[in-house]
Amino acid sequence: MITGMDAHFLPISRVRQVPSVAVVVDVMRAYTVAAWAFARGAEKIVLAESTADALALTGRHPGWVALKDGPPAPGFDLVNSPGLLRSADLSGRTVVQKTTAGTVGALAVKHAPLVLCAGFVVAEATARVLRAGGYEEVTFVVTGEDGRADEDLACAEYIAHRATGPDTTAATATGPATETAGAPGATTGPATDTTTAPGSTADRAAPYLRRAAASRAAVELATGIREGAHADDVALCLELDRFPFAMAATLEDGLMVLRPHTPH
Ligand SMILES: O=C(O)[C@H](CS(=O)(=O)O)OP(=O)(O)O
Ligand SMILES: [Mg+2]
Repeated sequence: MITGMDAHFLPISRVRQVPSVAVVVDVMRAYTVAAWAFARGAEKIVLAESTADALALTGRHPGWVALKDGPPAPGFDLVNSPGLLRSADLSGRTVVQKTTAGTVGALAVKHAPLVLCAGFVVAEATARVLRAGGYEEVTFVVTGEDGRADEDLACAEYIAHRATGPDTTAATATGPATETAGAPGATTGPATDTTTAPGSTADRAAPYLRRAAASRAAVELATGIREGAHADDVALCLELDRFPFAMAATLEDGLMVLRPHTPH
């Protein structure tokens, strides 16, 4: 347990120094989508600087798969929707992802020694990495709406809360959950006990999830204002600890590459 963790919550626009540890939070939807991509077999995700860069990368690597937010677009194979992605077979594939907020947030801290990307679906696994590292200072990059997106702020605060509390999970994280091809929604199960008994993980998470469910992003996704969406997107973004792995991004040959990550 880290009792003295100093947590900073910053919008992307206020990231001016290189943090020692960064947790980049995008619940709706970039890092929920990224977690689903790994669950569907993706080997790695390259976080692209722009749509032009994403298309240039897939042009140079014909086997790579391009994904962006918004409506379906020429040259892009996937949209930024967990509901649409959960039935894709991405076995062994490299995904190039470009979104409005999430990928931009990770690129803003690309020189940090440790960059974790997170949403509620990997909250406990992310907190576990922070607990295991015993970090004294952690910068949470709240990506949406210049730091005001309540789904992202709530998730960041929840992960910080979990990181400084006891590890109450029974699960052993051994790597990405594998979705059964052709059976969307069937996974190896949540990483934590999410029963609603008083004091349980779900009980503690409930106020944070309620804030996220009432956020502007949730409302816009539910009412069809945001394009490239599936009716299940909000519910999928609010699934606590759906996956047992965290996600870490590192610079590889000048590219910011996201991979599943578990603490040792
Ligand atoms: O796809 C999303 O939900 C958003 C884009 S927008 O806010 O709907 O225009 O991107 P993200 O970077 O995942 O927040
Ligand atoms: Mg977002």
